Amino acid sequence: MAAHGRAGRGADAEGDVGGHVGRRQEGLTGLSGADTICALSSAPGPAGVAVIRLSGPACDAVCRGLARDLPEPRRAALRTLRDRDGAAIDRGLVLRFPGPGSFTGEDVLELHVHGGRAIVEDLLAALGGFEGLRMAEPGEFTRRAFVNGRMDLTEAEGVADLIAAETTAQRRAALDQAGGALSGLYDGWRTRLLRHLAHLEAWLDFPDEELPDDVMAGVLEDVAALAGEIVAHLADARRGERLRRGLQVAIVGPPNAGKSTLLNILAERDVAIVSETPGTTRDVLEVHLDLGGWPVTLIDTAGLRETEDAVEREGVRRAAERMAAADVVLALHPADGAAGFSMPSHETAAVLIEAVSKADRLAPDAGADGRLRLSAATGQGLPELLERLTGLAAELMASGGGAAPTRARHRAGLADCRSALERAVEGGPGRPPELIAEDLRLAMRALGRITGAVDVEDLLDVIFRDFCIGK
Ligand SMILES: Nc1nc2c(ncn2[C@@H]2O[C@H](COP(=O)(O)OP(=O)(O)OP(=O)(O)O)[C@@H](O)[C@H]2O)c(=O)[nH]1
Ligand SMILES: [K+]
Ligand SMILES: [Mg+2]
Repeated sequence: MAAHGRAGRGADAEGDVGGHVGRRQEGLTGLSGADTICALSSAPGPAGVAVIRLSGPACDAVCRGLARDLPEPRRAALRTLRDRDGAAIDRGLVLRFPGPGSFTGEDVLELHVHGGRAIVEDLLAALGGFEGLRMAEPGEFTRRAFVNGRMDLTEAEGVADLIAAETTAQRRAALDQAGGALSGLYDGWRTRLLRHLAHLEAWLDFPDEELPDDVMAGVLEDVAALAGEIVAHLADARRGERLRRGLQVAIVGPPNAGKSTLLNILAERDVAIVSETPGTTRDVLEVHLDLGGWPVTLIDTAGLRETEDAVEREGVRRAAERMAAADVVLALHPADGAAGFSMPSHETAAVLIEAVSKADRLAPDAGADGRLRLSAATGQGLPELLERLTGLAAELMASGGGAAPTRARHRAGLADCRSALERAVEGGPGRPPELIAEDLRLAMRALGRITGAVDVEDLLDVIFRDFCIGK
């Protein structure tokens, strides 16, 4: 079937919306084919083990050349790997995964060797001597898996997220997405639309027959229901995206409020410069925390004040920018600071936590106006703060059940689909069926762009660029 946009109408051309596995997306990239790619797929050593991975038609020739043998598929075989002159490079495990039942859909070869730098370097040098072999681009293994129909785009993105996952909640969501949670949902919706479209097309092929009103009404009823499901799914979108990038918590306040000190304490390391000079922090600093499995990014910012210093002013501008984009704003009011610092008003949907910092300087009988009392000096209030943040993280990132979209491009595709469905329904059953069919086709196309079933060549570079080399 064609992977590209198609001009002709007819449900059949959309074909095969169900399983994408095993479907080759012909002519999509020109990447698949002649070249065999190789890369160090484990992190650079020294390490106990390094894995070098190859994909492409030259795998068997390389295996014979290096190991002087072609071991049984999918069985680890211990072999001495030799360079062209027969000198041993290392002993290691050789694993063959013949295509198409491999990760990429092509012949794949894995070499598990000792993770020493010289071993990896000499092995890659030896690989360079084989015909048709070259180093892989970032994400090229996964891109080939997509092009060869082994996974769809959302699953490929799930693989990237899995590698990037820093916390348990991120890992779980990524594993679900890599396992097809989103593609199952979107393919299901596409199939549902395809069925309606096929129905309409069948009538359109016989222009002499009238399409009974109740048939069209039934179609439109389900299309409206689907639009509702997409609205509900979109309502969850921010959670998925938030979970991917971590809850953004901006620490703000006047100079010397103790923002950087608090960041260092929560990070348990010396990330930011602390001093008694007001205006110390100018750049935005970030640390990643794992709070009960939830990813939280703490952001230290420049103290908010009017200033003549151009560099500090830029720092204040950046602080305001991050504050506006944050999920949570932690505003520090220092106990020893000028009374009456008030948060600059800004447009943000962020949750605001107001706290008195340097609470150890507070007179024993002083009130805190219901604000959280924090002291980096005594540790007062820190457990409560962490508990608040963990609770907010769970509240703002836990999915309301089922998989949530994790990228802006998912959201955009879903919004396009939804508009097309709403257009289809709007005119009622009396509208010409050709026009309704066209709206359904556009809706399917919008879903297809998310999963990569149609018309996505322009997206691929952007999506796979974010992968590391060797994946
Ligand atoms: N007593 C007391 N002093 C603190 C506390 N936290 C920070 N300080 C002191 O307050 C001063 C300013 O701390 P910083 O962490 O640099 O404050 P900041 O808000 O990052 O300041 P700028 O980056 O200049 O805006 C330093 O001398 C800290 O040692 C605290 O909880 N109690
Ligand atoms: K300071
Ligand atoms: Mg600071």
